[in-house]
Amino acid sequence: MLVTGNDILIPARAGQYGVGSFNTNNMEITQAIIHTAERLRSPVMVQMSEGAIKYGGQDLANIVIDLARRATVPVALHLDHGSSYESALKAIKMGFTSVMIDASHHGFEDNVKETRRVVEAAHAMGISVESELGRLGGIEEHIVVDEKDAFLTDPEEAVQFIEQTGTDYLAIAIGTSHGAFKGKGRPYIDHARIEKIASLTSIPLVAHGSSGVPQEIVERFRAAGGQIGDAAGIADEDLQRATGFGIAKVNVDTDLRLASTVGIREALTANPKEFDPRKIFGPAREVMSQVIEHKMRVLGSVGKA
Ligand SMILES: O=C(COP(=O)(O)O)N(O)CCCCO
Ligand code: NA
Ligand SMILES: [Zn+2]
Repeated sequence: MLVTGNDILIPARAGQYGVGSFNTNNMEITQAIIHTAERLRSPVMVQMSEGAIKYGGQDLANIVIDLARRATVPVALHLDHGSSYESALKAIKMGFTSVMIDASHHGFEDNVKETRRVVEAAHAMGISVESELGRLGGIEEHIVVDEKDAFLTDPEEAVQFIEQTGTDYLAIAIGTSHGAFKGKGRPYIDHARIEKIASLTSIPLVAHGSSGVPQEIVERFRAAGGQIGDAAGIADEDLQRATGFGIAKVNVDTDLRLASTVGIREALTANPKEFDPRKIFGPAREVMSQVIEHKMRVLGSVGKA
């Protein structure tokens, strides 16, 4: 069934498990996400970035909304990294049931102002809101934040920000970063900071940049002709530890990008004569389902629907 982000995340924080929020850009990715959630009896969030909305528009949103409505587990459609009040409202008009307003590149006051505006409008329409305080390292889609400027979330500021904005859930910067290159070897996750923020707050917390970049997938990617440097993602045990301390929404995009590309490259290299799109995109769905299943088991959301 199609629900809001709060319907999924409030129980997740209370139950100390994480729920994957997976980015989609087409039908096969959406099917892999929602069918795997149903098979494992797991709640799930499907998210679209502004780039995905540009790419698939209402057509793609309608695919998500229809699958979500017919799903036998709770599914929310979430706007990922909404960059403005207008963008958030447009997503709500498109049928999104959860929106992020990412004003984290502003100073505290402007972030509060922008976030509060979206919260008031979204709440008037029964939609729940994610906001962000602190900046991830890595590339935030439209913003390049290099390491020295990336700053982690201050626990006291987080308390103030939540009080002043009414945000429903909060993305915090705790050492993760977007993309396939999260650090040399095991990326540093500031668990003390997560635990401090969790002890001072009661709303669901969000971890961006939470792809694990499984080495097995990276090796298959290279073996099937893909080129990638030494890729690294967040360790399963770091994610598991974080879900015990307030992290309830866990954003995953890169793992699906790698998995779908592995499926497609393997299909094409295995049979150069193939040109039936179902034989090319079908395998992508398979590999993505495996990766999604692993993530749901790591987060502890299996059987929670
Ligand atoms: O936090 C994430 C995903 O992080 P990851 O790149 O670890 O999958 N997102 O918000 C997805 C969009 C960012 C570009 O991928
Ligand atoms: Na988001
Ligand atoms: Zn993100």
